[in-house]
Amino acid sequence: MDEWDLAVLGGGTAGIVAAKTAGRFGARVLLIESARTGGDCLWTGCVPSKSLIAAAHAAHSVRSATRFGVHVGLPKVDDAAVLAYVRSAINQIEPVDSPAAIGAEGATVFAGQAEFTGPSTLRVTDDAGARQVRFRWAVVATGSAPSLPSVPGLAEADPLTTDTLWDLTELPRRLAILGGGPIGCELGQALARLGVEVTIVELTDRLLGKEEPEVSSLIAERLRAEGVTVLTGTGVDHVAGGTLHLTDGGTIATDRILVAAGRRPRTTGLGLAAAGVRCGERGHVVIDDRLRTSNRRIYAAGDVTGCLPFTHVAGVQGGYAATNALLGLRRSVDYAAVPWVTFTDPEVAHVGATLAQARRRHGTRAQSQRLHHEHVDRAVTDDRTDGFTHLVIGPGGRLLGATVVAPRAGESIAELAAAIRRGAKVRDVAGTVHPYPTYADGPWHASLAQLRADLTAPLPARALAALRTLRRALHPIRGGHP
Ligand SMILES: Cc1cc2nc3c(=O)[nH]c(=O)nc-3n(C[C@H](O)[C@H](O)[C@H](O)COP(=O)(O)OP(=O)(O)OC[C@H]3O[C@@H](n4cnc5c(N)ncnc54)[C@H](O)[C@@H]3O)c2cc1C
Ligand SMILES: NC(=O)c1ccc[n+]([C@@H]2O[C@H](COP(=O)([O-])OP(=O)(O)OC[C@H]3O[C@@H](n4cnc5c(N)ncnc54)[C@H](O)[C@@H]3O)[C@@H](O)[C@H]2O)c1
Repeated sequence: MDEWDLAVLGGGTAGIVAAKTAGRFGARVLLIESARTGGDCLWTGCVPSKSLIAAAHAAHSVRSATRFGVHVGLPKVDDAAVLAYVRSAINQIEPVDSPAAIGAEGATVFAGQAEFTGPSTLRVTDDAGARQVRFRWAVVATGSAPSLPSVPGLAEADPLTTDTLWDLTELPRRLAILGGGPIGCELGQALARLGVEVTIVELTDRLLGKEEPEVSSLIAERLRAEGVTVLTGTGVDHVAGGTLHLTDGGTIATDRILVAAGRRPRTTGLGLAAAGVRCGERGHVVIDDRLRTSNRRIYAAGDVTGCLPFTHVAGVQGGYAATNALLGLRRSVDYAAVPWVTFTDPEVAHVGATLAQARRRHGTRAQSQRLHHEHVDRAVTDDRTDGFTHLVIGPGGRLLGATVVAPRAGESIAELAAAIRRGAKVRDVAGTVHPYPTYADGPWHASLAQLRADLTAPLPARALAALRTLRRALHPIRGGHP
């Protein structure tokens, strides 16, 4: 039986970072991947979706150039070329996640399906058969898969998911998207810009339900302005003959359906019970703050843990799981300072607490400062004043959370994440000189607005008045008339 210091199940972001980290420590590391190393982010998630968004942005820029006085014809979208561009972006990044790149860091890659057979043993099955593996520690990093709602007729309608969308060679004329979360909004807007007639059906009463409420209305408005039909507060009762029959009685005739209604952790067939690894009620692997499962030799990282399902979180968790296991450290992820970005246009970037969450914890001592981007000069010069910055501020002026909605908001949010991570106050952001003219002026000016608001509170206002009087008395205007 093969013996390894660390066995990593799954070669997505979490698994690759875990394996490379452990390999660099000189450990004997085995990574087992059943499909292709790179996982969702590379093949079916971030990389293809952001490349499609880039192509859609080009089409949209051409279509909206007239407002700058630049007149061009209507864009002609070549579906096959757009999808080829998406694949070329994947191909460009793929070598970094390849078995060769993982091997170069000192880890061994097996192609096959991994399954625990006991608390410290695994079976790896491939076309050639099965082999047994014994490990000192393991990391479960098997990710998540799209979940299909149990709607009568949906499965028979051959719906697309983000696993299959990228295999298309041409885009459908009409597309109904189930779900108005990040996937539904990002892809809905991108595909509409590329000429697809898109309808988004969202079960709850707003899009992007995890964001501040004003984000949902702004994005819905923006999508509608670009021709997307946005239906909220309704679900699909059944699907028949290419038509979605909605729970509110409406119908949508469509050529294809894209299901973007959430994801479920990939845990079936992993033998978790045999390994003594407990799963929670949402089907995710339960971990403690050190990323250990109920079997203390087995760690978990990435989407399978049910924590924030983002690539950057998967990577950090993978690295921490490997170091905690091999070096006996107690590193834990600071989830309160994890930013995320929904790559709609404008982008929606968020970090930390929403106002509602902060109010639950601090009552009325939590407040917010909102700055509309009509006061951000870069937004004016770009004709993009539709965004805003929203800061959530706790007792003592501590920054607890932020939402930035703007082009490139994903770049602006990193500064605020760093501020929250080190427990900074709004005055620290205000006291940092920001370059002009950039979208970073949004968070900066919102912080300055908060400082100005603080100065009008009774105590500082009285202190300011007293200081003003004292300074005038100490420095009288000398001399007579000029
Ligand atoms: C359309 C879309 C867009 C996204 N955009 C973004 C974005 O812009 N930014 C962002 O941060 N996140 C984004 N995400 C989320 C991001 O893709 C995931 O959070 C991330 O890929 C999770 O990585 P992971 O390593 O946990 O899992 P995965 O990448 O899913 O990797 C798990 C791997 O395990 C393998 N596996 C499963 N079972 C076994 C087994 N039994 N044996 C061996 N191998 C197995 C799988 O084949 C897979 O390769 C997006 C997701 C989607 C779907
Ligand atoms: N930019 C990014 O970082 C990015 C982009 C895309 C996806 N992701 C990640 O991938 C994960 C999956 O994304 P997602 O958008 O599928 O999931 P999600 O869970 O965030 O959103 C799914 C939406 O579908 C709705 N829904 C559920 N069942 C429905 C039904 N039967 N009919 C209509 N609506 C229904 C839900 O109310 C919810 O609003 C997310 O958790 C996200 O973090 C991240």
